[in-house]
Amino acid sequence: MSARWTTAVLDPQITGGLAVARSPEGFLVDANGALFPRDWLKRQELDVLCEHGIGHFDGQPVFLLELRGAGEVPGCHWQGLRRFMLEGDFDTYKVLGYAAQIGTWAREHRFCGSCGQAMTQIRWERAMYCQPCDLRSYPRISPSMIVLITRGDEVLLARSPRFVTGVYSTLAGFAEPGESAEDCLVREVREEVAVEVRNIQYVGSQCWPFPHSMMLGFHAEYAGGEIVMQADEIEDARWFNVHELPPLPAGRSIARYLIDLYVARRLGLPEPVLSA
Ligand SMILES: NC(=O)C1=CN([C@@H]2O[C@H](COP(=O)(O)OP(=O)(O)OC[C@H]3O[C@@H](n4cnc5c(N)ncnc54)[C@H](O)[C@@H]3O)[C@@H](O)[C@H]2O)C=CC1
Ligand SMILES: [Mg+2]
Ligand SMILES: [Zn+2]
Repeated sequence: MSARWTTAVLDPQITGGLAVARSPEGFLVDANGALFPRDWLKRQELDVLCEHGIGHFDGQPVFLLELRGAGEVPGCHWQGLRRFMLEGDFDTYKVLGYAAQIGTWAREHRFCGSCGQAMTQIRWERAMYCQPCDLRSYPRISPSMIVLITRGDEVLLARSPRFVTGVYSTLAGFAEPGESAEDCLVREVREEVAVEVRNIQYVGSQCWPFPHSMMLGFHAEYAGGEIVMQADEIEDARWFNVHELPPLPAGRSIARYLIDLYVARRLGLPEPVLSA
């Protein structure tokens, strides 16, 4: 959470405040950014699927208009969340990251997963409700482990075929039912590079709204094994000396933080701060 932004469940019946509009093409933006006066935004001809009150920005209530499609609004364009993460100011990114997660959940929970009937929005908590089943569906959060494996002055970094050309990162993967965070980490490391780790140290966490991950970040020491790369998932994996690192992930990612933190500790430099 940032100092300017706090989440809250707000009743869409109240008037005024600010609003963001989200479509499958991203968020609506103009020269002033992605937060609009809500009354103005609601006068535009947007194809609104649902509306959720999501929190307060600088004390003002903020609402999300989740849209069926991206329409034309004069003087505005649509911009994806990733670009806000890479380039935008962090406070705005936090608002939009939260809005994106609520929007994804609202879009995907319009009908009851048990009986298939339409669900209704609860006003006092962030949940969709099916009355016949007495079932509540809350926003989905997917815990994911992310780990920097270290061996003295060396760190193990890998490339997925999805990465930007040249970039190497830490290993990551989603928790499965039945696993502890440590179980998941050990399994993912075995699956992706076939090495063993020891001395697993929790470092910190980060919300990663692409689309709903909760990243739990660790450092772990190499304990044995030769690198064997997982087909399809890992395009290349190797040890890099902390003095000769390849292009690394985006500055705000926890992947980057895990690397920068280890390098700083190894070289006796000031420790970086995690954007969270
Ligand atoms: N913030 C950061 O610094 C970083 C974040 N990440 C995020 O970590 C997450 C996991 O990383 P990956 O290596 O892609 O995961 P992964 O190694 O588990 O592989 C992805 C596969 O997991 C399965 N999957 C997809 N969604 C799932 C879910 N909700 N629960 C369980 N399994 C699921 C699918 O088969 C998918 O192909 C992703 O959301 C990724 O964006 C990854 C690296 C850096
Ligand atoms: Mg992975
Ligand atoms: Zn139901």
